[in-house]
Amino acid sequence: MKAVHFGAGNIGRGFIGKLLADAQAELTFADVNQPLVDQLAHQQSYQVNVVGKDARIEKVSRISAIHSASPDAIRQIAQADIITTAVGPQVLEKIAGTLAQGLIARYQQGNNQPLNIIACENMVRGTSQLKQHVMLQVPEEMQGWMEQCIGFVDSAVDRIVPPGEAANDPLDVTVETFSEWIVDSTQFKGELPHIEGMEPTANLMAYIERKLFTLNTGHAITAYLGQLAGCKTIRDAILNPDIRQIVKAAMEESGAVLIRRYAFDPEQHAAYIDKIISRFENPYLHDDVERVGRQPLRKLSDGDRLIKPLRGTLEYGLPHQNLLIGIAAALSYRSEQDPQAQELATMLASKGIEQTLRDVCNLQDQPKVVTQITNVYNTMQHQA
Ligand SMILES: NC(=O)c1ccc[n+]([C@@H]2O[C@H](COP(=O)([O-])OP(=O)(O)OC[C@H]3O[C@@H](n4cnc5c(N)ncnc54)[C@H](O)[C@@H]3O)[C@@H](O)[C@H]2O)c1
Ligand SMILES: O=P(O)(O)OC[C@@H](O)[C@@H](O)[C@H](O)[C@H](O)CO
Repeated sequence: MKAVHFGAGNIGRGFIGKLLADAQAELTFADVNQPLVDQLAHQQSYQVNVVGKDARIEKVSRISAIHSASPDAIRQIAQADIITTAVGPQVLEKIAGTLAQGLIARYQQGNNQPLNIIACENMVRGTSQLKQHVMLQVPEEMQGWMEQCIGFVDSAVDRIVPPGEAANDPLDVTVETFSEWIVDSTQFKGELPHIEGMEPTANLMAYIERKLFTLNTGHAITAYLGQLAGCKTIRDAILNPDIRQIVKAAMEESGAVLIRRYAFDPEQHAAYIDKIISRFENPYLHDDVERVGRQPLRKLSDGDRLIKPLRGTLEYGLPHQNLLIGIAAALSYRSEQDPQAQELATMLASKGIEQTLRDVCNLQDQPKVVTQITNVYNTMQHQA
């Protein structure tokens, strides 16, 4: 099996690339970070340090790496059996051009072998969005062939992988024991590839929303409240009893929506939340609130982890006080390193909180909620 993985970052090396390598795939990482590409291509291996219960060091070897915008990338796409990505939601559009060129080359070579493309990003149906970007860049005559040979497979991916400690080999990654990669079995072309750790389901939406609107909702709120409380890491933040209470309650609020929407068992869902909180507490992971809070405009957008669960509570008439606190905390997030945090601060200064909420979170139709979040936000600013 020939595999190309776009994005040799934390989750790329620490999870998806690792599973592909374990499945004996001929694995090529494609990335824009040239020093990273050079080191991977030179070393052809790296270590995954699994920390916590069942701690172990696992080696990934016999891998190669190329620049993702190079002619090599196009050649590899033309020959691949599986392509995965972990580049960040906003980058999918950027790699669509290279993917389209690779698919055009594949078509011209008469390669009719099935190829499955799986975006492993924290977003709802990211691969379907990638497909739309790619489809815009392939000629009309290829569309029937694409439908027959190219699978665009949505997925949900879960493993906490913070950036490695500076003292280590920069290629090494530190990961938690827990991992989950769920793919939509209905979208594959050809036979489902056997990759240990990749779980097919015909009910993907339930899993995507369960993960994004529980783990990522709670994670983001932990980060944003953590920053307000002066905490550097997610562990420090979740060990603060006030933050922990709000985070857990916010996950329960979004959980009530998920239980209603997907008929999850309430007891199992409560256990899922408790397990997630224990993962945030992991003493072996150093996860900065700035990594988890990164790109607040994305996290405050209407389809993402804060507003979509809030919308669910409004739809079903369920409580949402703690989600509102989380949203107000997200609006309070500041980071000099993060262009989206800078843009958010500029918007708040120029438009004010209410207009920012309407524009960023698309809450024009919810004046009462806008007022409630505004009140919480203003109180937070006075306390800070
Ligand atoms: N780290 C985690 O805990 C985790 C867990 C689950 C899902 N995710 C998701 O995985 C994705 C990546 O997250 P990450 O934490 O690994 O980020 P990261 O920044 O560590 O890795 C992203 C990689 O993509 C590369 N990249 C950027 N533009 C590119 C391009 N045009 N072509 C190829 N490569 C490009 C970057 O150079 C970087 O190496 C995000 O969508 C994130 O939400 C992350
Ligand atoms: O990657 P983001 O920016 O969407 O979210 C930050 C973290 O919540 C996220 O990376 C988690 O660590 C991950 O989703 C765990 O599976």
